[in-house]
Amino acid sequence: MDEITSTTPEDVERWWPVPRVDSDKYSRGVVGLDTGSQQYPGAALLGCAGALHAGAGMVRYLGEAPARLVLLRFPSVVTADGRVQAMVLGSGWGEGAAQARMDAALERGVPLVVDADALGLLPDELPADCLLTPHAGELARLLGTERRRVEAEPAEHAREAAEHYGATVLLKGPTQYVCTPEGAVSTAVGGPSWTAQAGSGDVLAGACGALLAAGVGAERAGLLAASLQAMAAVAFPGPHPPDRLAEGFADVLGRLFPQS
Ligand SMILES: NC(=O)C1=CN([C@@H]2O[C@H](COP(=O)(O)OP(=O)(O)OC[C@H]3O[C@@H](n4cnc5c(N)ncnc54)[C@H](O)[C@@H]3O)[C@@H](O)[C@H]2O)[C@@H](O)CC1
Ligand SMILES: Nc1ncnc2c1ncn2[C@@H]1O[C@H](COP(=O)(O)OP(=O)(O)O)[C@@H](O)[C@H]1O
Repeated sequence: MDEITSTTPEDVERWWPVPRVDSDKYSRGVVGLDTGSQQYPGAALLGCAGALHAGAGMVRYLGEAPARLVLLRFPSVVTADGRVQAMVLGSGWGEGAAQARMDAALERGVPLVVDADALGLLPDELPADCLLTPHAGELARLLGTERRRVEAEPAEHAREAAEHYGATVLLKGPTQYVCTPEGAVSTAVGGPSWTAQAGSGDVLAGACGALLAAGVGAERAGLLAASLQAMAAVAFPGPHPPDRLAEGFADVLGRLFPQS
């Protein structure tokens, strides 16, 4: 295995897509979320929390959870269909995982964050700049191996999947690895294990989508989103539920960019 590059908070400060004086909601990036279902409506809310608090210009919620639930919690979310610069798929699809949902997203031709249940529906060819966000169990399923093998050699397995699918892979867990299809491997900024809680991954997928929609490449989008979540967990220690921790993203970014 070649060298593994560690991301630092200074990298986050250098790479983050800070809005410019002439930015508007469209130039900052519109992210579409086809996440959640009747079975897992919470995943829809968690993804919206991640995308909004990572600074998406606009979030369109296009999934199968009741729109009313999303709007009651996040009134700025738009539930009408329309143009997007990136899509987040798969979190909380559960038994509602359907090829039609994957195909509809692929037709948009924009970069995708492929999470959770959508990972089982990957096509032979993905659009450019896609980011797959498996945990160790999902990566094991993708590669036809066992979770313990992925956990024993996480970077190697993430790299194998990135090469096989021609997409960047963000492997979630205690250390978060980002591997490009060309074989570069980096780790995100680390954080406390309080983040290991159901729903953290759904928030993370939303944050990744906001960054892809802002025009950040898949590798940096994965590193930035995972690092931001860890930095928020460092800044606000303790067992904050993942949607509440997402509210801390704004504080972390506000401290990094006090003049913006
Ligand atoms: N609030 C929500 O709506 C949430 C929805 N989520 C969605 O839930 C679905 C399933 O996600 P998973 O990551 O769990 O799916 P996985 O299929 O990857 O994980 C399930 C695995 O965990 C094992 N398992 C289940 N309960 C266990 C227990 N109590 N102790 C030990 N092992 C146990 C099962 O045997 C199975 O192997 C996805 O659609 C995901 O996006 C999760 O992201 C959590 C939050
Ligand atoms: N030991 C750990 N320390 C810190 N963060 C962790 C640890 N284990 C998992 N995480 C975080 O928890 C999340 C796990 O994602 P995932 O299993 O997909 O959760 P879910 O599907 O329940 O939302 C990731 O975002 C990762 O950052």
